[in-house]
Amino acid sequence: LVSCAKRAKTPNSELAVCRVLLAELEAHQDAWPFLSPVKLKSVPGYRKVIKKPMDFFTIKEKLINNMYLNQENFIIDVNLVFDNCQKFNEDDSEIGQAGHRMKRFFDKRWTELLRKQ
Ligand SMILES: Cn1cc(C(=O)NCCN2CCCC2)ccc1=O
Repeated sequence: LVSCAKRAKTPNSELAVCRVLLAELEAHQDAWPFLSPVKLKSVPGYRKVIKKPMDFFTIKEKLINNMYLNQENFIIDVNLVFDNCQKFNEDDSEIGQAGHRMKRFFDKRWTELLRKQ
């Protein structure tokens, strides 16, 4: 039998990995600062300092509404969550520490999941 050519990766299989990864991020014990948009009215300075707010709930909505064409756009938004956190919070603050731990977890998991493909 002729070996079948490797099938092109369809975008939705790429996005399946994103859904798995997002579910793991949301379930992480340090996810609490990132589960929903920062309340701009109750966090002084946030609106001025952080030009592009992002959070896990917004990312989930974008996944559901097919607003990510590929993994790259998804990874850019996840990294935006962590970059915003590092910009606004001291490293030794509760939220700053949670952000560092979540970023380390994310970097490890998407390397594992993407290297497998
Ligand atoms: C990512 N980030 C989050 C906040 C924040 O206050 N999040 C709300 C946390 N809530 C407290 C009880 C439930 C969740 C502030 C600055 C910041 O950079």
